Order: sequence, then C-alpha cells, then structure tokens
Amino acid sequence: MTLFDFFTCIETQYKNTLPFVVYRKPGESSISALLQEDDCLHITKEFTEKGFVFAPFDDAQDAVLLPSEQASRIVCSDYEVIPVQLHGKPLSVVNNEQKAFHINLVNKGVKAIQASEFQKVVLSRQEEVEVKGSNPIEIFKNLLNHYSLAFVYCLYHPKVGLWLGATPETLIKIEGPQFSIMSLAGTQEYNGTLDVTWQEKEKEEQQFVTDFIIDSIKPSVDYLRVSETETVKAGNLVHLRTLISARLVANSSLKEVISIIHPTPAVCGLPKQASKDFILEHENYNREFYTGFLGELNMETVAKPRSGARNIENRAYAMPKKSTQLYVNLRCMQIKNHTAIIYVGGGITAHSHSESEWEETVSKSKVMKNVL
Ligand SMILES: C=C(O[C@@H]1C=C(C(=O)O)C=C[C@H]1O)C(=O)O
Repeated sequence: MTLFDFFTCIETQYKNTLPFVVYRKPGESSISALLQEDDCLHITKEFTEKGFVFAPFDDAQDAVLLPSEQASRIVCSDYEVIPVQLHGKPLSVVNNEQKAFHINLVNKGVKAIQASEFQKVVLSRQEEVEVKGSNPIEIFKNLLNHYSLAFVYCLYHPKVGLWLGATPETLIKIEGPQFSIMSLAGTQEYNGTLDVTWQEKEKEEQQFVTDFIIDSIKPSVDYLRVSETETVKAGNLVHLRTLISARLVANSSLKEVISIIHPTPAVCGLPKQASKDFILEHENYNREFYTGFLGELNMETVAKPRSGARNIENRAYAMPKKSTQLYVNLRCMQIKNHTAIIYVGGGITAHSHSESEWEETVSKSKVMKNVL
C-alpha cells in the first residue's frame, strides 16, 4: 500500500470516530495499522486473543484490546524516515507550583525509602501543552521521523481517548517458548557520546530492575541468559539497559508472566505492592495508560527462512509463528480538547536528590515537546 493511501485510510477512520492503532517497531521501516470496524470497547483478561493490547499502569484495571478478528490490518512497507534535528526548545515555562509539588513528592518518596517502606519508587507527573489546530496524524509522522529506534504509535478509541508515544522500553517479546525482557533505568541527557559515567544511584536503580525480573521469572523458565549492561540512546537521553532472554516451561501462560512482571520496578518500584500503593496515594493524578504496556498480542508473523539453512525445507518456506511484542508506555502523551498531556517520571532511591529528579522529568518532557 502506498504511503498516501495508508494515511488516507487512517484519516478516514479518525474522521469516522472509529478505533485504530498505527505503529512502527524500533528500527523497522514498515508501519502497520489495525482499523476496528465498530466502536465497541473490547477488553482482554486472559491475553489469549489476537490483536493489539493497550493496558493501563494499574493492573487492577482492564486492558483494552483491538481484536484482529474485528479489524482490518493495513501495512505500508517502506516508510522513509526524514532526518530531523532535535531542537529541544522549551515550549512552556517552568510552572513553580508543579515543580514544588514534584520536589515535595520526591522528598516524601526518599523518606519512605529511608523508613524501609520500600527500596525504590518511580514518581511521575503530567504536564499540559496547548496544541490548538494540530493534527494527531502529523504529530505521529513527526514521531516517526524523530525517533527511529523507538516503538512509535498513535492509538485512538472514542471510549479511551487519543494517545501517542515513542517508547524506548520493551516489556516482553515472546515467540513460541522463547522470550526476552528488557531492564531499562538510569537517565542522563545525551551529549553526543555513549561513553558516559554512571553514578552509583543509577547503577543501583537499574540493578533493582534486573534482579527483580530474574528472581520473578525464574520459577517459570528452564533457561535464562543475561546480557552485559550497556548504555543506549533514546532521543535526547541515554539509559542503562540489560536484556534478559529465557525459555518458558510448558504450561506457563502469558497472563501469568504479565502478572509477575507488570508493572516492573522500572516504572513502579520495589517491592511492587508497597511502591504501587505509594504512587496511587501520593502522585495526585491518574496515570491511566502511561507506564502501562501496549503492542501486538498473539499475532501471526512470518519468520524469514534462514538463507544458510541446510535443510531445503527451511530455506523454501517462511514459517508462520505466533508472536507477542509488548512495550512499556513511556515518553507518551494523551491529546484531549486541544491540549497535550505529557507524562514523565523517574526512579527514586535512597540516594535521590529532588532537584535533579525534577530536572530529569524536564529532560524527558522534551521527547514529546520536540514533536509538537
Ligand atoms: C518513568 C519513565 O522512565 C523510566 C525511568 C527511568 C529512570 O528512572 O531513569 C528510565 C527509563 C524508564 O524505565 C519515564 O520516562 O517517564
């Protein structure tokens, strides 16, 4: 399908106020979309359906599904990125009230950690930017051009809202019994090099995430590999990242794995329940789908035949496989009544300084402000 036809279908769907999701996976050139045929709100509890899932932070709330069976799928296979410079211009002046609230929130978090209520908590805030006259599809195209290494999406449902984002973080990728999970935490501004020094605070908060993932998935896997930890770039920022690959034991379900890992300490804290309770009580706003997860659920993908494979059948046939690829909903925003609500947060440990944590959220907010 041509790029023009692809975006015309999406514009028409949006005009007809029908649900859709359009997305591009990290580093890929093809853009896909699911266009739901009616405006029903579908949910998934078991994660066994085929489609696109959009789940909130609070795992006690329902996950939304755009089911493949009630949607048509369109693909534009060669979107060419138009290279752009990140301008990073501040679109809003510092709101002192918001800053004071966030600093106070971080200080409360540090105190609770010092009182041993939990070890880590991820505290966040929302920031509003006026976007009068902006077309969300144009903002989506800006995201595609700015963030080629992120999972970029725009999701609309009349009963859910309009969300856009460019996330650097994978929650889980599953193909058959094989899966991989990402541990991503620690943040610095990108200054032209990946050769950066990390403080103990950042190393510790990222290690919390890695250890949590390994400990919690151990009973469900019979093979586990942990990569070296490396520095990776995400827009105007760099993070620490470790990849964990594993093989699920027979009989373990996706629902089980999701309930163990979501929300991870990269977006919630450690232990999970105590930090989540703190967030729900003190953040003073509803995260909704920010720090939830989203992506393809049990979709059929065609694995490319291995060109070097000895077995002639392996070379001749592309094998259809069931695959799930879920991303954490970070670096995202919701557009409501001509206002972009941008969501940003950061991990707090006993060594956090509230002023630097505020600055970190300001840096993170530029990821979305850059495209408005
Ligand atoms: C919570 C966010 O990001 C998470 C927190 C990070 C941190 O504390 O350094 C880094 C990456 C993400 O795991 C966000 O971007 O809003």
